[in-house]
Amino acid sequence: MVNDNTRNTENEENDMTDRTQTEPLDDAAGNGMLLELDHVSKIYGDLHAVDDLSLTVPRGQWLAIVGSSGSGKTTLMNIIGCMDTPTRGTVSIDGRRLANLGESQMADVRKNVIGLVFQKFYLVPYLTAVENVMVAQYYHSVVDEAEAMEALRKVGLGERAHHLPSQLSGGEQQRVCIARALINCPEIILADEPTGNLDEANEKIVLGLLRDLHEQGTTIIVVTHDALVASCAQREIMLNHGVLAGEKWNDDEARRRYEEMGGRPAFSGAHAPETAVGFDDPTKAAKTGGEAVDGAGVSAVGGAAVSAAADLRDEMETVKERRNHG
Ligand SMILES: Nc1ncnc2c1ncn2[C@@H]1O[C@H](COP(=O)(O)OP(=O)(O)OP(=O)(O)O)[C@@H](O)[C@H]1O
Repeated sequence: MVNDNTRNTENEENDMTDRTQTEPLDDAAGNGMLLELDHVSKIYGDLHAVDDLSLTVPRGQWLAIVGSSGSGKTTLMNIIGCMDTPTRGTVSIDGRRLANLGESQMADVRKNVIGLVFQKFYLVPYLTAVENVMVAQYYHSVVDEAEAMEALRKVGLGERAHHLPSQLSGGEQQRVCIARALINCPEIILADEPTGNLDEANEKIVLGLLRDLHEQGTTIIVVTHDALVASCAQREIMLNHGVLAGEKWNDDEARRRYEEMGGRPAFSGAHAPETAVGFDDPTKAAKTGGEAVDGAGVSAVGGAAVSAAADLRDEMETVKERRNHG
């Protein structure tokens, strides 16, 4: 799980910065970004689940979206995954502005560009593992059992292909979901708490699969409460009440490439309430199995900067130690 790049502390004072001071994104069409969110908000009545967020993600990047419960992670993922539309702002994938696409073009993006992996699996209970993978092919009008078997073999489940979900462990079910997400060779894997229900051994297997995909050039966006899972990503953004609370790079080389191609930090036009803070949120601490982490190098939007010099990586290791020993 450890990404050695995260051990580089040379730029630690830059790891988490208050992005509210940064200029918003320019219209970045044609700049090589696979995903572009421009001033995106999702508003329910008085509640801004996502609040004026701008973000670009280049092809091949591994991004983690972190934040405590209710911070807007799933809402944002649903918008990126074309399962929901923003109240304001625009989303573009591969230079195509989603609001301009017709129904069939949107369906095309959902089927061909995006692969979804959920914590709750959403496997069809009366279909076998291989049939569940073939469901994804079915939407493509090309059902090929040999291909579905190959996808299951890739996730180490060749021997379990004819079992029902109820006959598979949680980790195996999640691997079926990954095989299902892979079957159409998506450009982006969107994973919402992909290891949320798994024990440590299966968490490692799933993270290893995501790492393999990333090495093959797939863009990966993971929504997670878990600082350890997030640390596997090259870049993390933190949400707090729908607002960007911080941005952190775990891979200096990826950051350099991103900046060289004109990539800008994520940006929020709105400010989160002063009381809401990032990594020391008790909900998050509960989900990571440790105690609240103080001073983790996050800058709270609208508040004074928390010590940016804290080595977040070490904090994550501490949380892991606590989890392993208690
Ligand atoms: N359809 C909806 N109608 C009204 N409010 C909603 C709706 N969907 C989400 N919300 C609210 O938007 C906020 C963000 O929810 P979201 O599910 O995106 O958070 P989250 O960070 O994914 O939380 P968790 O980690 O607990 O899943 C929450 O306050 C939630 O209650």
